[in-house]
Amino acid sequence: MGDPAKSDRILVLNAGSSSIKFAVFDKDLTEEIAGLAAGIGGASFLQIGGARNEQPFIDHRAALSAVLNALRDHGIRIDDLRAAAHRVVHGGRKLTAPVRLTPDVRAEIANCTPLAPLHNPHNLAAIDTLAELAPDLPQFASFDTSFHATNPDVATRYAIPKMMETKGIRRYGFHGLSYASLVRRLPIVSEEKLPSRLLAFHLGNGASLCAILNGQSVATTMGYSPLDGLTMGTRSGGIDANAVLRLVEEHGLQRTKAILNHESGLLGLSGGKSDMRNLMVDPSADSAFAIEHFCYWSLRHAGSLIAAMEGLDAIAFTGGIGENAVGVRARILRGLEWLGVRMNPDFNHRGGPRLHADSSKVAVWVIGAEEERMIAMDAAALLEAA
Ligand SMILES: Nc1ncnc2c1ncn2[C@@H]1O[C@H](COP(=O)(O)OP(=O)(O)O)[C@@H](O)[C@H]1O
Ligand SMILES: CC(=O)OP(=O)(O)O
Ligand SMILES: [Mg+2]
Repeated sequence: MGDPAKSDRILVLNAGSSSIKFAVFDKDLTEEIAGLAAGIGGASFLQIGGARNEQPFIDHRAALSAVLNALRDHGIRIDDLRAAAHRVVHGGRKLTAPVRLTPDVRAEIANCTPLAPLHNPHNLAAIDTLAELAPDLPQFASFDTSFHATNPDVATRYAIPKMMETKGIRRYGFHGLSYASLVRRLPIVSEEKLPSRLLAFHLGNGASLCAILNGQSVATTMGYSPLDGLTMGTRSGGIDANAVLRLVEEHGLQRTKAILNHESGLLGLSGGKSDMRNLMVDPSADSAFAIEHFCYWSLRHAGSLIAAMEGLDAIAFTGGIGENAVGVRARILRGLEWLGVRMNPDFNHRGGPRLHADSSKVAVWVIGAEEERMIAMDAAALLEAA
């Protein structure tokens, strides 16, 4: 394979709460190189093309600069790129499809920052840094919220006065790029047509479920922000609004934000561990309880989404936990046996992609999340249409 024409490369940046995942795609959308800067603000490291180096990144800007340097060391310069494309977590009501970044689009993403405080500021930092370094580089954004634009009003409205809806207080849903990539990949991996009623488990540091009916999202567990729904790494998941008001009264707004976004979830329950890998090898009763809480609430929400689809044909796991945590998958699938779900334990230990036993009434799959490829495909389609 020759060197790709320099103007055909697309750099994808997926800035999360504590990591920046990146990938470079050539004109055929073949991935040339990928990696991540993770643990930003803590025990951070940079991984690129299989090599991993511990490096202290105090913030996302420092991490992004290291990513760009590492790419340059691999022969990929910003000047070589045809475009850069970003995952933006919250697009609000206005940004529901992939777009080319303009000052107006940037301003709208900034407007959505209060709705996704752990994510949108980092997405904007990556966009701004590249704009400073390469002002003429076309940049694109794909939104985690877009996939859920098909949810019916009854699923997205909170039962609060109408004027609140006009202010944007409604459910949006997230992890849409992961779910869109799942819908694309499942038929390829399973060699079967997409199941009609598919329950998707995106279990990562942030975690959500999505009810996918005939390829479209009809319900999801996250709401106004990525805080709602399942128990997560550091986020509480669903919590009574009056409990939140009480926390604000006692601790003030800023502390409450920090408690619910950064100090809750698995971290809060276990007393210090947000990472499923670490929890699974920890013998303490608190860590075991945190894992059980995660699985139990995944199951409670699964019941709600199965009701929204009026049944279940298939399940798919994705995300760092969904793709790797054998015990978590086994516990969740055991909790769905009443629906005729039967897992083959050997398949589960091998990590799939197929997990279901021949006797299962419901197909079960593990599908790697390919958010970066989805973002590259979106940008390539916009470039093509231009
Ligand atoms: N081999 C593994 N076994 C269990 N959990 C794992 C494994 N690999 C990754 N994880 C868990 O996946 C989570 C991170 O998922 P990921 O999807 O990468 O997160 P993010 O939301 O940051 O994109 C962490 O809780 C991590 O411990
Ligand atoms: C939306 C969200 O929760 O994203 P992540 O899982 O990357 O934190
Ligand atoms: Mg993620």
